[in-house]
Amino acid sequence: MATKRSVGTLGEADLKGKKVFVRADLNVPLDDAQKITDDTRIRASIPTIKYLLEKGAKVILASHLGRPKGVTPKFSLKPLVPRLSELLGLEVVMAPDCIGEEVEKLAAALPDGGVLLLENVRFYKEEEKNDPEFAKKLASVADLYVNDAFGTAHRAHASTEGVTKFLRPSVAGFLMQKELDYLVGAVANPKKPFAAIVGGSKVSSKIGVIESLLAKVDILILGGGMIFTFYKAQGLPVGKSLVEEDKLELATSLIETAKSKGVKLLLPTDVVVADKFAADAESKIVPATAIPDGWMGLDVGPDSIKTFAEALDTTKTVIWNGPMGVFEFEKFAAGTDAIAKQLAELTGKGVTTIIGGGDSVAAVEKAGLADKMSHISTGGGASLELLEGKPLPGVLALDEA
Ligand SMILES: Nc1ncnc2c1ncn2[C@@H]1O[C@H](COP(=O)(O)OP(=O)(O)O)[C@@H](O)[C@H]1O
Ligand SMILES: O=C(OP(=O)(O)O)[C@H](O)COP(=O)(O)O
Repeated sequence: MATKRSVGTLGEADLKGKKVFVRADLNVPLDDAQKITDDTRIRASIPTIKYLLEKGAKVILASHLGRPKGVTPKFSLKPLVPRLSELLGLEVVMAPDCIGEEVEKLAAALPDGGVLLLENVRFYKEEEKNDPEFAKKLASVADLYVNDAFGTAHRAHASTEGVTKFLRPSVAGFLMQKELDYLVGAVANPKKPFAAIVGGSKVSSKIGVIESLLAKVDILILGGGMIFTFYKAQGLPVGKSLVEEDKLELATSLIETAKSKGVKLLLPTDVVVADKFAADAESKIVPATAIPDGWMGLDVGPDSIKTFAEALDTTKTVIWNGPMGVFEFEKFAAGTDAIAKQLAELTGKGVTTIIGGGDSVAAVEKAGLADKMSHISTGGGASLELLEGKPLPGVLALDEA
């Protein structure tokens, strides 16, 4: 698999005075007052930038923010300057654009150890089109390329892929390396027993991941909205729960695959059902085989949590993608919280715990356990694609080690 090869790294390259184009994923959430509400991705980008600065390089930092259509002030990267400056301990210079004369001047004036933050690369439609002329313009201000934007590595865009055609070397930053080490390395060569926990709303969005993990894991725990498609496929009543009617056969075949591969497949044995999809819904715990008419399953029940915990206690590596229930509603967050708590404890006992991006990361952060896991991915879509075994264009474009 192409994504499994090792990528080039910064190593011992002579960086003194070199202009380094660093593509980071600084796509952080901002509130209406343009205040950063979660700076995880900014903090995750710091080690690579700091390393380059310590080596005397000039850093030209690029990212997208959101999905703007053309120049859109609310998607400007300007609000990130104070936090970046604070974390780096220097004044980051903000460019008014990401290409053009002004950027060239600012890049030329940058001292060794200085940082120039380019404006949102997605202000140009050429970015997402991976336009070679645009990529060439981005590249023109730098000597070499470092991709640390794991969260955007599944996009073949000008600043993640096209630009590598014009800059050599093109290597991975520390965050990119760490993500690949865990999501490719630890998953390909796990300490066993190896368990995967897959949740989230739909089977359809996780088919690829489940199929790919079934080839590697000893234990597969399923939770979230997808379980009702599995129940229905087995002829059980599911009330008003989320079901994908067109995925019933697939659910049956995934159960068969697990059996044939000797994977211990655990579906919840009890569920928390609600009379409506709301934070203040009436709720009760019922056996998975007896979901009443008119009720919907919104979380896994206490017996399931116990069974899952016993299985997880035997493991050496665990990867988790997707919440166990509608954790956004306090009443239905117990299953997800229990997994987060147990993984934090297992990490303390030497188990490798990997949180594969998206809503599971939000759940772990909500539980205040983010720093207790072995690895928390900064990419939702990217980690999912990687776990599915898909090659990531942003990684493929980099030099081979
Ligand atoms: N039983 C359920 N019924 C409906 N939605 C659910 C259920 N369990 C979890 N969800 C929802 O699934 C969503 C997350 O799904 P998904 O995007 O697939 O996960 P992730 O982002 O971790 O990959 C959450 O918003 C959560 O509320
Ligand atoms: O936030 C991101 O993706 P994610 O929400 O899947 O982690 C990345 O910055 C990629 O953004 P995109 O999905 O607009 O290309």
